[in-house]
Amino acid sequence: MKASIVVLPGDGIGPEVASAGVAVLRQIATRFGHEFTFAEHAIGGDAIDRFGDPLPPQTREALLAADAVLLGAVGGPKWSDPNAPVRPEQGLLAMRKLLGVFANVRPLKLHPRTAALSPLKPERTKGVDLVFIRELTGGIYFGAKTRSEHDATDECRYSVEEIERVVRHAFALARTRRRKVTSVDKANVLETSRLWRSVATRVAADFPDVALEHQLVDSMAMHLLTRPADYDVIVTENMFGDILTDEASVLAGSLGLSPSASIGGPGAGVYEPIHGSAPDIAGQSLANPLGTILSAAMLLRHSLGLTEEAAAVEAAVDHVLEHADLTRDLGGTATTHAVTRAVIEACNAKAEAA
Ligand SMILES: NC(=O)C1=CN([C@@H]2O[C@H](COP(=O)(O)OP(=O)(O)OC[C@H]3O[C@@H](n4cnc5c(N)ncnc54)[C@H](O)[C@@H]3O)[C@@H](O)[C@H]2O)C=CC1
Ligand SMILES: CC(C)CC(=O)C(=O)O
Ligand SMILES: [Mg+2]
Repeated sequence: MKASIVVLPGDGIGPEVASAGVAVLRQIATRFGHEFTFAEHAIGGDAIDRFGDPLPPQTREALLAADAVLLGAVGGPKWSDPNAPVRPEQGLLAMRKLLGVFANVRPLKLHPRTAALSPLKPERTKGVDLVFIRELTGGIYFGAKTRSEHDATDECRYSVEEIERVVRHAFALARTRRRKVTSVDKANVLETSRLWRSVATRVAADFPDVALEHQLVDSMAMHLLTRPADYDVIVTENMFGDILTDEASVLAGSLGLSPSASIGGPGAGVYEPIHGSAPDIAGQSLANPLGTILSAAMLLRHSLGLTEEAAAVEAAVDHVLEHADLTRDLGGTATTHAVTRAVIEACNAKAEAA
């Protein structure tokens, strides 16, 4: 098949991990006889430096014409002055809004070797297999903001429609899994959460074969560490999902392992690791590329419908997690490049054996 993929390397380790994702996709294209074209565009701090805009018009145009988008990460200390008029993260949020990708799918699966690196005891993490559905284009990150010398505000607003579509997405996914949805909110305090809870309860009536439970976000943060294996699909609003997914990633051994797919819009889906630009390790080939490579697998499956190819990438990552030297975040000494090569070699070895 032919597919045109927009690549947004961004800042910090973004370009390092994005090129790992592209290398694996190129290999898959060669192996399976596809024609993928890759077009790099500017976003974030890099785009501010080059064009004075974190999501310049030429990037917007390319995004609207793409079949899929692979993103590294944006941000860094160079652009983080709290008084700066423009920030890299604005480009990321504008891109999500432009493409209307309201459902951010963040799966968490444990591999025995890396789970052993989790700070939790093995009996606590045994059997963990969950998926977060994080609402991605609404809530406090997108609300009106004010700032004066004396105070500041961030508005949090959710419409019934915004809640309903993402909750429906979670229920539909749960039907293909263990049929349990946990909806996370702060309904004891926030009006938006009370609306969220009532919409989730109404939607649940259309899915009588799926169990729904409500959980307050503060205790959810605790339960994720004490009984993570009890959860199947977790649906929540933008900011809660942002925070809980970084927390949960540690169960698998490293933030660098977690992929994501942002879908639900009329056009291209966006695929990116859940981590940020990691300025503390940027430019040293220390970044774990596996979260991005697994995001590339999600791209193959969700945007291009290439199930076999996606499974080949995931099997290669499993093989690397089992047998290869890993990056420093997972206790290894391998470079970003070496881990990427190991994934590509594992893809080739499997194809030759088939
Ligand atoms: N999607 C995006 O582009 C995101 C951007 N950010 C931005 O990233 C910048 C840095 O934010 P932080 O809070 O430091 O979060 P971060 O996720 O960049 O890093 C947190 C910690 O995890 C480590 N880490 C992250 N990814 C890793 C990988 N692939 N391999 C090995 N170690 C990894 C980092 O070295 C750091 O110690 C900020 O400007 C923030 O706004 C943060 C999250 C998401
Ligand atoms: C700019 C932030 C919303 C990025 C982030 O932390 C994320 O999407 O996980
Ligand atoms: Mg985040």
